[in-house]
Amino acid sequence: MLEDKSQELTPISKLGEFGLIKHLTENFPVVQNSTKVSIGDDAAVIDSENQKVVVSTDMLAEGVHFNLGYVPLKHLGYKAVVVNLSDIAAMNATPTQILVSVAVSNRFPVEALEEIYAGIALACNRYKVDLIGGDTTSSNAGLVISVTAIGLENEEKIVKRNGAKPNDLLVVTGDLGGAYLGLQILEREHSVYLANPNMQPEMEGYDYILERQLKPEARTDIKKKLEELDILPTSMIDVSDGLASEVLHLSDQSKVGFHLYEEKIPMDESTIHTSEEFNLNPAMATLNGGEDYELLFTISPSDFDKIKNHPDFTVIGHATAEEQGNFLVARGSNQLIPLTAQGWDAFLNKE
Ligand SMILES: Nc1ncnc2c1ncn2[C@@H]1O[C@H](COP(=O)(O)OP(=O)(O)O)[C@@H](O)[C@H]1O
Ligand SMILES: Cc1ncc(C[n+]2csc(CCOP(=O)(O)OP(=O)(O)O)c2C)c(N)n1
Ligand SMILES: [Mg+2]
Repeated sequence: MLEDKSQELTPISKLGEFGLIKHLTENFPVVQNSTKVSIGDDAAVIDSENQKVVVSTDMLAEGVHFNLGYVPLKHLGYKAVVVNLSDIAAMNATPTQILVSVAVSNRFPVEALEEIYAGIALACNRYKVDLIGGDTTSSNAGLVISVTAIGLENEEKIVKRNGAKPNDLLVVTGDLGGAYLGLQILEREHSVYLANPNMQPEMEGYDYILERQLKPEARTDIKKKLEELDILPTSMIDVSDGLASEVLHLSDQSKVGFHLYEEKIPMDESTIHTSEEFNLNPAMATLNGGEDYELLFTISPSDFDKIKNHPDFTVIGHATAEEQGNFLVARGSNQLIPLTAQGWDAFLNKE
């Protein structure tokens, strides 16, 4: 990587902007029929036929969203794509194309960008999406990667944040809190390394949570699973900022309240163990940690039997009338704790 002095590194100036773009994007195949014009023209062209076009964009900034002290560039490229595909999955749509924009300082050699694009290519291949364009510019400060994701879906299948009704069940996929604890491990080992570069990082036993932080996946598989069960969620959102924040978004848009049961929140064993190691309440990691990229949705109570024993889904609460407000039902005591947490916020986190 960057520190590897044995390898000759190529300055970006050697290729120039156009040479760089060509070099980075030449090995991206077009696999979607809807992609009519891809990289190389003034704009890309998509043929959506009878489907609606679903579009979302998210930006990752060095120092705010990632720290290059411990995040490998290939993982960064992969994650930048995945977090955007997650937003398309949260609309119950299928992602088909992405655009990628990077602002990069000329302290980066071409090889660093190759690493980022290797991660992007991996994600494109894994999720069968086409890279159809983007923008490349220089930056005097940190690295910024912005991805726009496009998906196509039949209008009646698209699920928004605003359809939850009182008594609907609140359901989440997978398990939560892992990505936050993975980040705590990376931060801890990075500060140990900065204090003494000869110390070996202690990463053993943390594989699952490190993967949740460094190589998250988008739940594009859920759409098909729900279709097989003949369930169309009434509202849906992905868990990027933390469960509390996302529940409040559904509440806000759907004009309902929620009761969220702490004891029902799914967590992996390693998330619980690592929380204990850091003297943290694991439920707090799920509520405010973020970056789990699971899907949170509501379903009609009449659909309960269809999902009650499904390994991918956990019912964690239910919607109430809006006037009742949003509460966490505490483990054991059944005490109602107002759900006020706002989850992870890029502007609040910098104190
Ligand atoms: N700078 C901006 N200009 C216009 N719209 C924005 C901007 N930032 C966010 N949005 C819009 O606000 C909404 C919420 O954004 P955000 O909280 O980032 O959602 P998500 O967590 O799904 O990425 C989205 O519809 C998004 O497109
Ligand atoms: C250095 C560093 N700081 C903080 C985090 C944690 N973090 C980064 S992004 C994020 C949540 C999602 O980010 P946001 O920009 O809010 O995305 P959106 O909700 O728009 O999808 C979190 C919790 C991290 N992974 N690395
Ligand atoms: Mg966003």
